[in-house]
Amino acid sequence: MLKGIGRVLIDEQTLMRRIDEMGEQITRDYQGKDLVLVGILKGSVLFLADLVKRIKLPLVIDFMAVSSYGSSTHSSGVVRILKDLDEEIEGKDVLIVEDIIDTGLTLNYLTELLLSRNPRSLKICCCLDKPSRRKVPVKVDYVGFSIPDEFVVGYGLDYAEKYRNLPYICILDPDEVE
Ligand SMILES: O=P(O)(O)OC[C@H]1O[C@H](OP(=O)(O)OP(=O)(O)O)[C@H](O)[C@@H]1O
Ligand code: HPA
Repeated sequence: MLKGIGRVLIDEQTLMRRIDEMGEQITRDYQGKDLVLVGILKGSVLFLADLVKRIKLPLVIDFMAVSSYGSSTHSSGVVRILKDLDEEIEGKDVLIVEDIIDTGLTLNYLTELLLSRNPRSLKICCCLDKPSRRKVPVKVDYVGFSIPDEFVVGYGLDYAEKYRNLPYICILDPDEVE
């Protein structure tokens, strides 16, 4: 691993095994549906890329970019849309794909917004969930791993835009980074 970040929380093999299971479950659940996966940039890209390879169904991939963080580690509580969907989702079976749910502010806002566009169904799939940090309720349909209240990086997750490329999830040691 890269030196001076912290300790590994979820290694690559464990991630891939769980994503295999999630892909199988989503494949079963979305038979005969009109599936649109909505990846939330930038954090979801690694998870989404691995997940879609394991969903054995015709599907559409779209992206939204939002910003919910004022600083690198603390939520400002403000969600801004930086890039909207390219596709119409009315009548579609939409599955939001996220890297992490922390306070829930981002997904609480996004679900309200996407529901107002009248999809046939709207569900949420996240790689990591930190339930102890929740400020607003969010119903999560598919969770990779429930994790403790630690700031994590890797597998799409950043600290100051770095470490997204690590193939595993690592707890950031604040003493180790500038
Ligand atoms: O539940 P919340 O407290 O709202 O936190 C979760 C959100 O925070 C992160 O995104 P961020 O805004 O850091 O953007 P990024 O995906 O580009 O890293 C993460 O990717 C989620 O979208
Ligand atoms: O633990 C985290 N790491 C990186 N980005 C995040 N956004 C919310 N929680 C986290």
